[in-house]
Amino acid sequence: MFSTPFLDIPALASATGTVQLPGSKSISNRVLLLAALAGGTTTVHDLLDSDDTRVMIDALRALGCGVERLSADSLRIEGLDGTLKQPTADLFLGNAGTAMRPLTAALALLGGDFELSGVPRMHERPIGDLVDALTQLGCRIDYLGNPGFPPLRIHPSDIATLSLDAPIRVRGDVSSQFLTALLLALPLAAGASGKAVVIDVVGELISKPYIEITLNLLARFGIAVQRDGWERFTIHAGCRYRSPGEIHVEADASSASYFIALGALAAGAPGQALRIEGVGAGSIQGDIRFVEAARQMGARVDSGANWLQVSRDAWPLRAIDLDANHIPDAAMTLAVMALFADGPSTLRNIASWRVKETDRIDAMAHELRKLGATVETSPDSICVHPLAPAGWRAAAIHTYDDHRIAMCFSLAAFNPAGLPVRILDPKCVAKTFPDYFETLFSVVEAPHIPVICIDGPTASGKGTLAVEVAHELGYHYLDSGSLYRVTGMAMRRQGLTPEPAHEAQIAALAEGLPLQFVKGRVLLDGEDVSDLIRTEAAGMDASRVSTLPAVRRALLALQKRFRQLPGLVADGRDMGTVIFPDAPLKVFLTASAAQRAERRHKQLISKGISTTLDSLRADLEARDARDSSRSVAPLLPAQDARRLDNSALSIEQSIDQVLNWWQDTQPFKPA
Ligand SMILES: Nc1ncnc2c1ncn2[C@@H]1O[C@H](COP(=O)(O)OP(=O)(O)O)[C@@H](O)[C@H]1O
Ligand SMILES: Nc1ccn([C@@H]2O[C@H](COP(=O)(O)OP(=O)(O)O)[C@@H](O)[C@H]2O)c(=O)n1
Repeated sequence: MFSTPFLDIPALASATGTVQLPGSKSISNRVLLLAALAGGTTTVHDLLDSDDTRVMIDALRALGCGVERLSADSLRIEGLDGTLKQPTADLFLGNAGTAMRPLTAALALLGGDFELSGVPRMHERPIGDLVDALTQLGCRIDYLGNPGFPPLRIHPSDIATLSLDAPIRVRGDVSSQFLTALLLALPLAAGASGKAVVIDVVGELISKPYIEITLNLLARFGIAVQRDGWERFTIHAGCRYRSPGEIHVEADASSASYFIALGALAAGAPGQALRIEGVGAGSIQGDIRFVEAARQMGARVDSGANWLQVSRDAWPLRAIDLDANHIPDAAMTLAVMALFADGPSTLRNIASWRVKETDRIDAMAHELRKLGATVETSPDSICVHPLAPAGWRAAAIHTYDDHRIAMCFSLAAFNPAGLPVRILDPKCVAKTFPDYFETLFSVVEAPHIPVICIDGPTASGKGTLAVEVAHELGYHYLDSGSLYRVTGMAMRRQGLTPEPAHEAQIAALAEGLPLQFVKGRVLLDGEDVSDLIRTEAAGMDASRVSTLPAVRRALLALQKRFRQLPGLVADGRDMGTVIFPDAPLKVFLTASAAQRAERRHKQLISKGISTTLDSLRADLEARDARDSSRSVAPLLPAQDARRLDNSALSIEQSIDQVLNWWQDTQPFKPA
């Protein structure tokens, strides 16, 4: 996951390969609650691991439910079977509507004393219609803040005294989650009372496909619900949740929408499609119908029961005018696709966008306008005009702590103007798809992946600076010196010396180095050699092997392979002159020899390596001389390099300077 303040996505061109999507949020949280309400043990496979599922799991644990993690995406749940082990708890539910609403209903019926709260935005998301429905039954719920909104206090009630004779009325036109919450929880009442429970929906029910997911999963847990149109739902008398034992969660169809759009936008080679695994034509999720909308706009989509394959067909995309009530979440993706269409596209009947993680109609309009688009909105619709190539602007997209805004705006990186897109607070995707950007980067290609080169003499602070700059930007890091150091070590282990006579053998070793970089450690054939290669002797060997032209050639391709999305910071001697001559920012870092010797001295002493200042200074000057005078790739500033003498600068000042220079090369205005 990218936890950086922003993530710059360079202009993207094509997409191919396969993505495996994480589990559906809607299914995961429903299954978790049903497994907790049921008797017996349920093993849940392919569960989504995200913020919203984590708050649900934490809440269930707080209620005394046994939850055992079997792997990153599977859990074993020991159901409560109608009896709370912890009848009092304060539950923090983040911004997860799929936890807040159903838990409110379930806890109101289970009897106990609970406080339910969330992040500030959760306290602005309505819940009054659900509380009203539960109050009709005889449940006791207080608002602790604004009436109609969380936080809530739930008081104990006796399920035997609930008034179940008249139908329970609930509004369906604000959020379908109110009805889902009642459907998931009221089997408790129907079971305990031996009476059928009838729910009547008041107003036009929105987001019906989410109700279908609820009914489908209830059936998997042994609860049959009779549905009369979309107005009346009857839960049978005496019903009981029964664990299915094992249950698999489908991949998230809403998350699939970004990759379906990607396939439609990316100019892949003929016959090359993007494959999406884990969700397909057999999905029970309503958002799978995004496929129809994408086809309407010109995507070519083939499908099997649990896979999709997508490629670009019509180009530009065809404008669309769609009642998107059935796919409210995935429809946000259409609003970004609309930028690439042949006319204005309108999405209608999406008033629910206004009460989601943020007011999504206003937020989408505001951010689309930043890209240069003309956008019109109404209380329940949005109309997006396409952008001509010259109309695109580079924008820093504000994401409103809304995962879907972050994900759908990443698609703007396919703009024909070749502009990057800046996504602010990219970690908001953790709500449903923590590895979204990594997954995106694994299937797209960018014509120009940015590189920041930091070259300079030994101990000038290149590594320190490069690691921090990479960290701030979420970029990869190449410590090119370590490649020479490892080559030197491999050479010694083969009984060779850094002489021209052994050049071909050392180059052959360098070519096939079984090298891995894992979490900042350097592994040679699986052995962690990070510390071994840091000694001054290893540095001296590195300096010597690096003068051999065949060794330098052998390491060329390996170094270039580090240039991966979203970008790279490379530190060394010839990053800017030889390896990445087209890098948009090259820094030549220097400090006085005395300063550098002192820094290295301190560094080695702190690692417990004993040495003297004089010998270090002599070593360092010898290395400087060899690096600068060798015939191949000598240590020289690139012509377009910016020089930074950090003798009098702190590490932080150097980092700020380089980040400011980087910002100057970018088309974004500071956020
Ligand atoms: N601007 C700076 N001011 C003071 N010390 C620094 C500065 N930059 C780096 N250092 C310190 O100097 C030492 C050598 O830095 P390093 O990044 O290993 O250099 P290089 O990669 O150029 O050989 C480290 O201990 C580091 O903390
Ligand atoms: N791009 C590079 C990086 C390192 N090197 C050589 O490899 C040696 C070790 O690199 P390093 O970056 O780990 O060295 P320090 O700067 O940390 O001393 C240097 O002394 C250089 O001679 C090189 O020739 N070209």
